[in-house]
Amino acid sequence: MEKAPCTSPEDLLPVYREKVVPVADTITLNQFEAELLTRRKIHSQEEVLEVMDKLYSMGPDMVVITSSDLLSLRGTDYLMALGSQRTRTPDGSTVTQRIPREMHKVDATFIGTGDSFAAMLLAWMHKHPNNLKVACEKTLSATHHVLQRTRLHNTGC
Ligand SMILES: Nc1ncnc2c1ncn2[C@@H]1O[C@H](COP(=O)(O)OP(=O)(O)O)[C@@H](O)[C@H]1O
Ligand SMILES: Cc1ncc(COP(=O)(O)O)c(C=O)c1O
Repeated sequence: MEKAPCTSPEDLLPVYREKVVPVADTITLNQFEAELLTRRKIHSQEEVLEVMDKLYSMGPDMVVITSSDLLSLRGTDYLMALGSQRTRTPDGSTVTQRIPREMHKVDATFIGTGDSFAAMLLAWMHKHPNNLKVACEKTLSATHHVLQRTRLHNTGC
């Protein structure tokens, strides 16, 4: 999970908030990025849902928090990802599907996992256009295999 300092200049934040997010159908971001965009800190599972609601109010219909280290009920060896999709019913109300998944932390630091996650999610959403659950699960599984193999390649264990 990316932490400060940001890889993007902070003065681009208003551009993301005001120009980019409102025209996005889907956003994938980690906990830190979600906090920056919404100007809210996440300390609990309730707060992550509030932040996701705020992100929905900014425009997208699909929000995927790629990782959070606070929220796993299984302890500090786990990361949580949370896929979520909002659909409008014919009567005008909204229904939100949430897909929380926990994954075992791989003991290494990786760069580019967020980008590769987003690319794989796009590919799996194309294959499973009506099934975010399957798309998220396949993305997480493939990501985990890539990271384990990367670690094995670099450390031999
Ligand atoms: N140390 C790790 N152990 C296990 N999975 C990881 C680890 N780092 C990243 N991932 C996986 O990569 C995905 C994207 O990584 P994340 O850290 O959220 O993105 P970013 O690179 O944008 O900070 C996560 O959903 C998770 O599946
Ligand atoms: C300078 C820099 N570092 C790291 C990354 C990778 O980011 P992430 O780990 O969030 O995929 C990027 C992605 O474009 C980058 O430009």
